[in-house]
Amino acid sequence: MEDLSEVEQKIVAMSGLIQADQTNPESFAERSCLFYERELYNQALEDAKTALMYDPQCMNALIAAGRAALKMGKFDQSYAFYKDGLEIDPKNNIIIEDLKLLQKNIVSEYERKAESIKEDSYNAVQLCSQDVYPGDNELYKLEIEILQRKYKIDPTKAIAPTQVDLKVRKDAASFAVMAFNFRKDGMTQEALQSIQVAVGKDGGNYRLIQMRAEIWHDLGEDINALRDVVGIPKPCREMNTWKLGGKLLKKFELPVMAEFWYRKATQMIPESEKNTDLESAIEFQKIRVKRIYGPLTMDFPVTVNFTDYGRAVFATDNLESGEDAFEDTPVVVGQVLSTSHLPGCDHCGMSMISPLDYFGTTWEQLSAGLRSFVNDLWPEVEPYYCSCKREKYCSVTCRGEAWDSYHQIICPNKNAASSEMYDIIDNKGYIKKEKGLPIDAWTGQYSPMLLAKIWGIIIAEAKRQMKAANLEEPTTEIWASAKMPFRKFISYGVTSAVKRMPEMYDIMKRMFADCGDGLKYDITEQEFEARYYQATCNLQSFGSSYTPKHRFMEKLAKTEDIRSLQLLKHLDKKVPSVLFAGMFPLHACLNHACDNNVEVMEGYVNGRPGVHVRVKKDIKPGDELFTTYIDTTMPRKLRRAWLYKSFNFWCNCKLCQFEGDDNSTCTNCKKAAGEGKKFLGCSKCKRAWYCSTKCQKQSWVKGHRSICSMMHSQVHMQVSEK
Ligand SMILES: C[S@@+](CC[C@H](N)C(=O)[O-])C[C@H]1O[C@@H](n2cnc3c(N)ncnc32)[C@H](O)[C@@H]1O
Repeated sequence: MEDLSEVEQKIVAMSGLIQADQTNPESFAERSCLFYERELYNQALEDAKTALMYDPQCMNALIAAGRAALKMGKFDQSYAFYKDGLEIDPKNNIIIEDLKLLQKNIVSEYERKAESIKEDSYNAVQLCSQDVYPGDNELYKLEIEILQRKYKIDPTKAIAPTQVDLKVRKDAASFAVMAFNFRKDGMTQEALQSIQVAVGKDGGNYRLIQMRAEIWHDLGEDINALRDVVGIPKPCREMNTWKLGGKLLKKFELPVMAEFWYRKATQMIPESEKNTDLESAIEFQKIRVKRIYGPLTMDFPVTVNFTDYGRAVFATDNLESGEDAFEDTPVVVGQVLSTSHLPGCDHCGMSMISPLDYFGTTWEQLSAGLRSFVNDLWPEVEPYYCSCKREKYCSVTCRGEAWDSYHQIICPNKNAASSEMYDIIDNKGYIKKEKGLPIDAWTGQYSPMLLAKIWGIIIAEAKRQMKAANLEEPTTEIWASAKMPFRKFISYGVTSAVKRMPEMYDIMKRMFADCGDGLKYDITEQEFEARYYQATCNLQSFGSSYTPKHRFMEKLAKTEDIRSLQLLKHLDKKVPSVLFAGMFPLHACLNHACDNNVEVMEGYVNGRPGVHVRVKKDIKPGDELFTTYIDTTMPRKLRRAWLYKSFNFWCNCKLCQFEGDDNSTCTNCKKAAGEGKKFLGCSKCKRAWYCSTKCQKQSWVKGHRSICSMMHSQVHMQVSEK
């Protein structure tokens, strides 16, 4: 012991205590502080997390975890711990001071990055693929039939080329020039007459047909225009032919053909204009978004459209503050690591908290009579386990659904590598080593289970279709169809997840290398990155709004047992939140604004936990719905830094435009106050500073008035990259 410093001696002593009692949260919290003092932040965080596993409300552990995570640059995690602490004790001065330090750290990182990063590094349209969707071939044939029957246009028959002598061709061309000039001067009828003469002379000249189609279109004679463009044989169609065809087919509500035509138009854009001529690519996405999201929005007063920021949700009706704009169910869920010690259904996310989870340390203090009274009224929460014992469900139905949808692929009974992933989840993201430091194998706040489930769902579905079709292996079409549910989610990230989490990548790769029935699935680095960022960009945390405690209270209200009075004083504790993260297809189309007009609430959808998107401020038809991805109570600089760090965009919403960063710059004209000087701030919100009354008035009229007294939103957790 002599060679050890005082702190090290204390660590050894505390480790002895922990050895004797491995479930005491305070000992872990104390050792975490000692590790912190010794600058061993990884171990400090590990101990604090272990303490929280035994007592999620242990204040010392929450602070220790927040501090260690901050030192390790894990700002989101650090913030999440401090926030949990503030929920327990909103006036805790240590946390308040630590949060200021956290803000400073984030802002300084942001300032460093902001210098080198262009504001427009993200291009929505280039992120969205134009792949053919499974089943589109059949739909395409159907649309051809509609064209033939309803509009008497046969796209399978092209206009034959004609052989005319040079003189006639020249003659036709001079009429075409006349048509061109008439059209330019807005004399469309005259243009039509001239081009008709031209086509009459040289009927197989596709340039003339193209021109006539455009003139028909100018005149609103769209069926004639379409007949002309589809009559031009495919190899002779120019970029403008494809564009016009796409536009007309969209109008006639033949989306699969319209996509086909816009895809061709996009492919013909010269390389040098690919980044600037985005019209066809945008039109393509608008059509695709309409056909994919149409069915999802059918029952709600909203629609999805494609904008500069990708998909976005718009109101189709007046929406009043307080009402639900829409609700959504997840396509995949995974329990958030920080609450993984609490029981929730691994399939649907239902809370299964027991009396012990709710009452915590008070449980032992209740008399045996009271405990049995509670037990009698508490709803049945005994989980249904898979035989692997690593997944638990709220019902036999959920167990069956989970098996069919993904667990058959990743059940540790059949998949050895899968056990390693479950161990990492149990250890809150770490691989424990017998000797040496634990490895931080998973750097997301959400569970790696989410990624595993995505692949599990895809592979189980591909297998199902393969067997139904009596095939030895899935076809490309089958794979595409199995991947369909996940194509709705954007994926964008700039740092390498594989490099940050090589161990996790290796485990996932091994998990799916052999999926049974001779099926192999190679998770390439590229696919790992894509799926990781798909989850990161789109996840939403949610939980049961109606828990066993709520059901217990309902029963309690009906009983006349005298013991209910004795219990009362123990019933005002907050219900522990069993948090899940989920990918919700319609909700994932909501863009962010710090002056958001909707908020995401926990709620039941079809009897299972889901999300309700609630209107915060009145919304008019045609307005975009914006949620918030972050706490909007944070100052501007911090919000923007946070959004860039986690979601790769610089926010430019009204709040960001009409709030300033500090008193050294005029929020309106951006003039600097100069050495040692400060500008006066808005007396109401204290978030904007002006060099003059004139600037203050200007800013008020331009937009400050709409955000000055705004109610801020607090999201309880943003699942993002650390
Ligand atoms: C959950 S998605 C929202 C829907 C998305 N527009 C799409 O097409 O799928 C989150 C992503 O949308 C983009 N986004 C959301 N709000 C934005 C904003 N205010 N400015 C720029 N991009 C934004 C970012 O790329 C972000 O990672």
